[in-house]
Amino acid sequence: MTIDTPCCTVTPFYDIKDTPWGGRSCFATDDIQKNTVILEVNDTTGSSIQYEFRKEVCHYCFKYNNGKSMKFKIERTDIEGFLSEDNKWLKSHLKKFRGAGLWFCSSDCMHSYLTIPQIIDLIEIYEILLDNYMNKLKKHNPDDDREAELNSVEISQPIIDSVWENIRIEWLPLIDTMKYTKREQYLPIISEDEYNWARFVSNTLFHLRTYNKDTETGKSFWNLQSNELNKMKQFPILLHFQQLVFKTLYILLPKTLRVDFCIETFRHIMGSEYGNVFGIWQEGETVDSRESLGHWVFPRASYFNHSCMPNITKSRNRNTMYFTLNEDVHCGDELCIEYSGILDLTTAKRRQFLKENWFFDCQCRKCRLEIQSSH
Ligand SMILES: C[S@@+](CC[C@H](N)C(=O)[O-])C[C@H]1O[C@@H](n2cnc3c(N)ncnc32)[C@H](O)[C@@H]1O
Repeated sequence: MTIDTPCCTVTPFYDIKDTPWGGRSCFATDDIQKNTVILEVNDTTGSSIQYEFRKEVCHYCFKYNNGKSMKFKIERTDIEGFLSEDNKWLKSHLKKFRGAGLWFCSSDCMHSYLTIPQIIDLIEIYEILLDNYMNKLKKHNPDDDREAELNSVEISQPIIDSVWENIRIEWLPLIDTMKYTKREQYLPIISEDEYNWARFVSNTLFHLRTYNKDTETGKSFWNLQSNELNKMKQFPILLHFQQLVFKTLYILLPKTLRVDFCIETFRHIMGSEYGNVFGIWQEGETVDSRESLGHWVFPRASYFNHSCMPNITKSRNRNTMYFTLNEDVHCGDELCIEYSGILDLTTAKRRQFLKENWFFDCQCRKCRLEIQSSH
């Protein structure tokens, strides 16, 4: 994937430009006053709630009620009227509908979710994945005994590329020639994490139908930087894990979502998630005590670099994120957020954290000054 710059016009408040220190970054196009909201986004291309919080977080507004289960689940009767000819699997499994692994805080949120155009296609794949996961839950997962082995494989770009090339030339043609019933025998047993990632990728495929390459959100998404190699070098097991998620989706995705599904799209969804994702945090709590409920991708907001002295504060209200200036800025100033709630750490610890978790040597103004003054 080539990275272009500038990728698109996200807002009149800033331009996205190349920097010598940290890829592309955002620069104010004018003097702008403190407290100005320079970006407001609710156009996520993919979101996921952590498995352990799946019943405790509203899948529409992301409300979390201190560990209490959400009361509203979709029933068969709520979706019957939405089914089309394309939702063959869901039609034939409607009697056993489990609720697609979705919980809501109110009937308003549930009904707002159901009015998202063609949401039935996403509900269908969620239900298929849930059904597959539950049916295999009691089977032994061979990967449970192989974690150390899978985490010790060597990782390099040619190795990653050749694994995917093998899937392309051997596994895909094998599956493509089989009848659907036979393909099921090739479904891998997946873990809770892999199930959750399969949901995240499905969610992204669903949103990318709306945010196609002609939209600002779509353009921003396809231009996101991928951190596939860095992340896999740190966690080699991810190479295996991604193959299982890909194979599961390749076999299970219904027609409605499989049109644009291919190895390249899958790798970009996963690779750009590492390093561009925002946490969905519990609202109203301090940085130290809030729960991390899940994560989501807002491509238009993914061009802010990190600074240890950020001039933007991030916040969330329901399913919208706001980026607000916390100081006056001048035309040409770099506009930065902070990535991980680490501002209280010492320079060395902050930089180590960013290196290990975000794979970069922080070149922000504060780090540069602190390093210079320590010499
Ligand atoms: C969310 S993206 C930000 C946009 C990115 N610069 C780009 O061109 O796509 C995060 C990546 O930007 C770079 N980055 C962000 N903040 C940085 C900093 N303070 N110093 C160096 N690189 C930084 C790192 O490569 C990081 O993985």
